[in-house]
Amino acid sequence: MKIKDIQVGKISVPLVKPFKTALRTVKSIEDVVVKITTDTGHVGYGEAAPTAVITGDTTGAIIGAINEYIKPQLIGLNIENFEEVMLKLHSSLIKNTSGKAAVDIALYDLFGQLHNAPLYKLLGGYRNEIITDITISVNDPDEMAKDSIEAVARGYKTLKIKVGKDPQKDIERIKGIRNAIGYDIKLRIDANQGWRPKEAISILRRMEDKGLEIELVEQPVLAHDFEGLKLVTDNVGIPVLADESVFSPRDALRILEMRAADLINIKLMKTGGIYNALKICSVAEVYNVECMIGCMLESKISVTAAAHLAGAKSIITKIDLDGPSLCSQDPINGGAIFDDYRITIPEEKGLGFTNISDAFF
Ligand SMILES: C[C@H](N)C(=O)N[C@@H](CCC(=O)O)C(=O)O
Ligand SMILES: [Mg+2]
Repeated sequence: MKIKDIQVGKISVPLVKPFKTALRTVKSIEDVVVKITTDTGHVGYGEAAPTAVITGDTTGAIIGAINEYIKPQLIGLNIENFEEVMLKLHSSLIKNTSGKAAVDIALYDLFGQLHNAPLYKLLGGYRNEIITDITISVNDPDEMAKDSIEAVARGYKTLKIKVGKDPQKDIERIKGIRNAIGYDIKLRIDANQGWRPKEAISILRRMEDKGLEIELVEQPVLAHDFEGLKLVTDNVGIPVLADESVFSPRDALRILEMRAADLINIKLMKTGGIYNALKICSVAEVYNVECMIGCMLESKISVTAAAHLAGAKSIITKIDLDGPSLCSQDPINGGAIFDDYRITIPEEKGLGFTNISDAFF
């Protein structure tokens, strides 16, 4: 099964409502999609989210990386020597993890097809159903409480609340949500780097004192500030999850050696795809540290790949794969089934896509 062509296209999917974090506001998913064809007539699909404020990857940079650096390295290689294909992909240029992720995902799709099995089974086959949270955007407390009530009515048992925009209001936000939905629902909060370390400690301690029952706090401080992250981890009871601080397996190793966080958020757009995400899982297994699988604003192609990884690995215990649920439509045939909070991983070969429209390419 030799790689014959790599095509790049775009997908645009409006969100149900604007997605707002401490870093950005977005109204629609505008991602890059990849189609890899082989000499045997097989087709693999991948997707990259241009999340410039987190990964530094823009649409143009993703397309340029794939067409100018990745594609020339991969054409003609045989999927049967998957290690060689992965080594060539991941050494084709530095950084550009989203572009690498799109190609890596399409290659894993082909890998599954080559071996006649759904990818999650080839990677571990731990489970074929996972339960995701849903994100509540950072807005005025009243609006966030209303959005939380709606999410709970849809059956979500865990909400991921965006905070970190104006620190003093954050406690009010969480209080308002707790008052609105009670204590049967888990709340995880994500500051997206919005607090300074001491500020984070003070806010989180106040949340603890008020009994707001926070399951975990995601990336309270700046991505590069590993010392600051450790300061927070050492000084609050709420478990701290490293997100923007961990892109590579090396980042994960360093964070865990330092004991700078209690948990790691794996996202394919940060790791450059499944190949390196598996290495982070191994690092986390060594340290017995549980992981979250997360996503950027991604549609069903790349989130299906993330779901396969989560289905394979028991060290991934927390699921934040709500990208498709935030969309107002689903233009992708096949792949995982996103039934609100319940995600079913398909039993078809590879990632399980069927007839993705050529109009995207
Ligand atoms: C969409 C997901 N629930 C999420 O919150 N992901 C990111 C931010 C993604 C983005 O800005 O595109 C996160 O910080 O966890
Ligand atoms: Mg996050």
